[in-house]
Amino acid sequence: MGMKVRFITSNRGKFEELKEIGRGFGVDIEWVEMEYLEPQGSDLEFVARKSAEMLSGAVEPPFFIEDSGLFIDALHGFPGVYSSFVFKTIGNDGILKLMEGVEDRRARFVCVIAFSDGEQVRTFTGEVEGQIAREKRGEHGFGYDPIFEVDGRTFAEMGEKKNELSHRRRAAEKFFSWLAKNF
Ligand SMILES: O=c1[nH]c(=O)c2ncn([C@@H]3O[C@H](COP(=O)(O)OP(=O)(O)OP(=O)(O)O)[C@@H](O)[C@H]3O)c2[nH]1
Ligand SMILES: [Mg+2]
Repeated sequence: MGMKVRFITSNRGKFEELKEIGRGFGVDIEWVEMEYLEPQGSDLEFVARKSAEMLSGAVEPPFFIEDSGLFIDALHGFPGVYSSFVFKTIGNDGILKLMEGVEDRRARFVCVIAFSDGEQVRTFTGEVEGQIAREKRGEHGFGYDPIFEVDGRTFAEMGEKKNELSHRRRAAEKFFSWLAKNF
């Protein structure tokens, strides 16, 4: 097996997807299941970078974290950096309620990976454009997957195929390619 790298997250869904994507790059992901304090920030890159910097003291590098969010155009980018809290509070039903009768369904998922080698933090960003569905559809995945659709199919309907085009795939491709060259 190639490169082994620790991933700090409380979210099993993220770990399983990155584990699967990493296989294709010869990168073996080890899950460090842990909640960590996220600084409030205006954009995901800032939050991911700061979280990794704060963790560099507490966790043996090299490791990475990932911050991701759903940005809905008609809601001025909400839930964005607050996606985790919003999911835990109003969830998919709450988002669909906010979007009732709204014609503009455009949204994008963004994933920022922040990698710490102990010296510095590097970030890798991936995003995917989609639409907010008008109802929850599909059983796979996690989080907002049942209401985020690309070309008419929700992430939750796609199953494995999600890993071919998701924001997480796109960020991971950049990260794992960089790792292969620099580690
Ligand atoms: O339907 C989804 N498909 C995805 O691909 C996806 N990626 C993230 N999310 C959700 O957006 C928030 C991110 O918040 P987040 O990055 O802080 O993650 P988290 O707090 O769950 O775990 P951690 O990594 O911070 O420990 C959380 O509610 C996640 O469930 C997704 N939902
Ligand atoms: Mg979080």
